[in-house]
Order: sequence, then C-alpha cells, then structure tokens
Amino acid sequence: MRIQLIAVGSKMPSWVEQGYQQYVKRFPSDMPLSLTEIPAGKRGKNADIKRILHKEGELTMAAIPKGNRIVTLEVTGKPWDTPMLASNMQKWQMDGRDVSLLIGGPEGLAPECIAASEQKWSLSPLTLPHPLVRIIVAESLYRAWSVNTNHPYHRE
Ligand SMILES: C[S@@+](CC[C@H](N)C(=O)[O-])C[C@H]1O[C@@H](n2cnc3c(N)ncnc32)[C@H](O)[C@@H]1O
Repeated sequence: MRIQLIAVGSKMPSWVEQGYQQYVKRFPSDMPLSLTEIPAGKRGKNADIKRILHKEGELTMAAIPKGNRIVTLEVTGKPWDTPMLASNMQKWQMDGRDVSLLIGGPEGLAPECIAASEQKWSLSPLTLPHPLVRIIVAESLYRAWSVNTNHPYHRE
C-alpha cells in the first residue's frame, strides 16, 4: 500500500523540509509515503478566496490516482489516538487500495475535497499551521506502522 500526502502549499521553509524528511525516510518499501505539493493561490488584498479555494480543490483532486481511498485532515474530523490510527492503517492495507491524505491551505480544504472524503482525521482540536501538519502526519503514520509491526519506535 502506498500513502500519498497531498498538501496545499509549496516552497516550505527548511525546518519544514527537514522535519518531514526525518520521518518520510523511515517508511518501509512496502508502505512508502510520498508528498505532492499543490501551489497555494496568491492571496492578495482583494483576492477572490472562493475562486482560489476552488482552484486548489481542482488541483488536489487531479493529483489523486483513480481508485485511491481519500482521507481528509480536518480540525473537526475524528480524533484518532495512535492505536486507532494503527487499526485504520491495517484496515487500509486489507482493503488493498492506496491512500491519499489531503491537507488544506490557509482557509482549509475545498468543498469538493471534503465531499470526496471517506474518512476525516483530526490531529487535535487546535487549528494547526498547514506546514506543521505534514510533519505530524508523517510522524503519526510512522508510529502507527511501528505499532503494527512491533517495531521498538513506539513504547507503551
Ligand atoms: C491552517 S489550517 C486551515 C484552517 C481553516 N480555517 C479550517 O478550518 O480548515 C490548514 C489545513 O491544515 C490541516 N489542519 C490544521 N489543523 C488540523 C488539525 N487539528 N487536525 C487535522 N488537520 C488539521 C487541515 O487540512 C487544514 O485544511
């Protein structure tokens, strides 16, 4: 099973790149994690946010390979603890499809992304900055994998 992270926002500061790389490099070859960045629309003074969000949504949906399970990262989604994430990961693997995890931009995800979502995952009731979310997701997925494989990274 491949896991694809699709995140609105590109040209991240080096600390974001470094943080993400810390975890992505640990994924096993039978469950690789990839990142697709969607350029965020320019938000000038009189920006048409609805149009920008729609464009980001179109680009996000176009980046998802056909048939993938779509999971959205949403503040108001389900708060999965590590065992629940590990259990979801096992279900994803048994289901046989690859997984696309979607992270929105400054105003969140476009309505079409939310409508296409099969599962909504909340990392916290706090609204987190989108550059940080990809790092937390990568670490959480790696931790869940370590639970499922009895790897010593995760300790009870
Ligand atoms: C800055 S937040 C967007 C805030 C926007 N007002 C909203 O409510 O969606 C950017 C993206 O980061 C992700 N995100 C931020 N905090 C999150 C959390 N606590 N749980 C899950 N995803 C989160 C979501 O994908 C969100 O679309």
